[in-house]
Amino acid sequence: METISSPTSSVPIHPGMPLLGNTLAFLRDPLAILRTLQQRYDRVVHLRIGGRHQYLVLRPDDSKHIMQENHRNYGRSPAFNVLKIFLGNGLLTSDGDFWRRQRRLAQPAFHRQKLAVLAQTMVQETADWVDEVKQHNQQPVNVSQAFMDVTMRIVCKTLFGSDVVGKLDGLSSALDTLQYYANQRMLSPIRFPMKWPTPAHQRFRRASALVDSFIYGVINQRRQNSTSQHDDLLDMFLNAEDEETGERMSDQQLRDECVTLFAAGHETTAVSMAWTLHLLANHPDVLTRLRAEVTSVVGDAPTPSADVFRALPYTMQVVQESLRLYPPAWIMSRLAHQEDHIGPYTIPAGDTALVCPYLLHRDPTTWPDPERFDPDRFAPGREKDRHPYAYLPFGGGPRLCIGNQFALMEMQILLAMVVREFDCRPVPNQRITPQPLITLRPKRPIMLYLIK
Ligand code: HEM
Repeated sequence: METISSPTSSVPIHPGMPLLGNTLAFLRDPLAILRTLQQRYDRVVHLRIGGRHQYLVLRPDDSKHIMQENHRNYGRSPAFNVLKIFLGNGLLTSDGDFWRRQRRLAQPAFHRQKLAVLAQTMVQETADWVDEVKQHNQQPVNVSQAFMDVTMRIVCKTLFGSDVVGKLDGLSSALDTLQYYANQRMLSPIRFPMKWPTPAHQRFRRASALVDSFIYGVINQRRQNSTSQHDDLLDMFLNAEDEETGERMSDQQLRDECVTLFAAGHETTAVSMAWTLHLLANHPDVLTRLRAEVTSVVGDAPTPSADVFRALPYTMQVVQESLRLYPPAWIMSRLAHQEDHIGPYTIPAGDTALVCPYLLHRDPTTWPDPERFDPDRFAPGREKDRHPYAYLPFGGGPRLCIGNQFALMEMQILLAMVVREFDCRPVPNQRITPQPLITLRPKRPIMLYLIK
């Protein structure tokens, strides 16, 4: 392991190819190269990827420095600009004072009490979906796709309430097209200008027009009929007023935030759920303990009250351990506005700092036997043995995921309602490996037997 302790050391550079640097190695197998970096370097390592200088920090305290202590020095990296064609200037893509104002406006909608209202919608949507999954009895279920479907319904229903009824299929398929296209564009080395009429650009424009016409239509109706009350996120955003200025969100801003919540909240949760079931199917002892908790607390009412899902501590431990092994946001990048210092090392202005939950969550000094699935790592009191930034599935600092409580609640409900109905068994001879795209997906869809 290389450790450099002089007061102003230069950051060790990981060897790469002339001109391309480490780009090809990262394109070929990013997780393998990350693990090598963790073994070989102690604190910070300098990489050259896609023509940019990137500084990967490896320790929890340095991750905290970037995300929290010196967060004002760091902005959105250029990678986020591509997402703006889809998300506009929403919470995920915006920066600076504009982001701060939006975050102030949006935050109250994610308050615990407000989420309690949305929880019942989650339970209802999950109950309907479980009934559909029951039809697959005896057949392997593509759980990757199944969770995409249900999280899509949940996010659309919690955003737009009953206004989406009858339009869900069209809306979700258009949103899917937008997200797919933005993902492709983000990952592609060649990007044609958007105004070129390629078939992909035309599909994107059609989907975009459908989504905008739906969202602006609903906003318009609600503005005209301001006395009607809807228990959904759009209503909370429509009524949100900046405490400092009294301002509200414009229609364009409402549209951007709705699409952002959809994009940020749908695939992340679906992918995490698929990983969780995969882990459970391969750890029957954990599944048995989990089911015992769920059946005693939730009972067998077809649509339980959302309140009961709060009292499921072991279910939460399973969710947390699954997010440790497979954090959907496996790496986070930040652009340094000014030069910054990490111990003896310098991160130059204009370069990128990388914080990597995938590595932090597998650091053997914090997590003994890190590849082992062990929900008891999250048993009450255990967190005091580790640095708070050793576990970052939802990021940290002021840009902490605004939907973290929403996601944890949704995963608890989904998981409890699935294990209460089904036994999960792996399909033999499947090799499931992670593929780090924008989220950490399984390379091939996860197929499981869900047995009634
Ligand atoms: C398992 C599920 C989820 C995971 C692992 C996750 C993870 C994250 C992470 C790591 C960030 C910070 C990114 C960064 O700092 O660069 C983030 C931001 C964000 N997430 Fe989530 N998320 C999840 C679910 C959700 C849900 C359900 C919603 C909304 C309903 C949501 C909305 C957002 C938004 C709007 C941001 C940007 C916040 C800001 O910058 O102010 N996420 N998420």
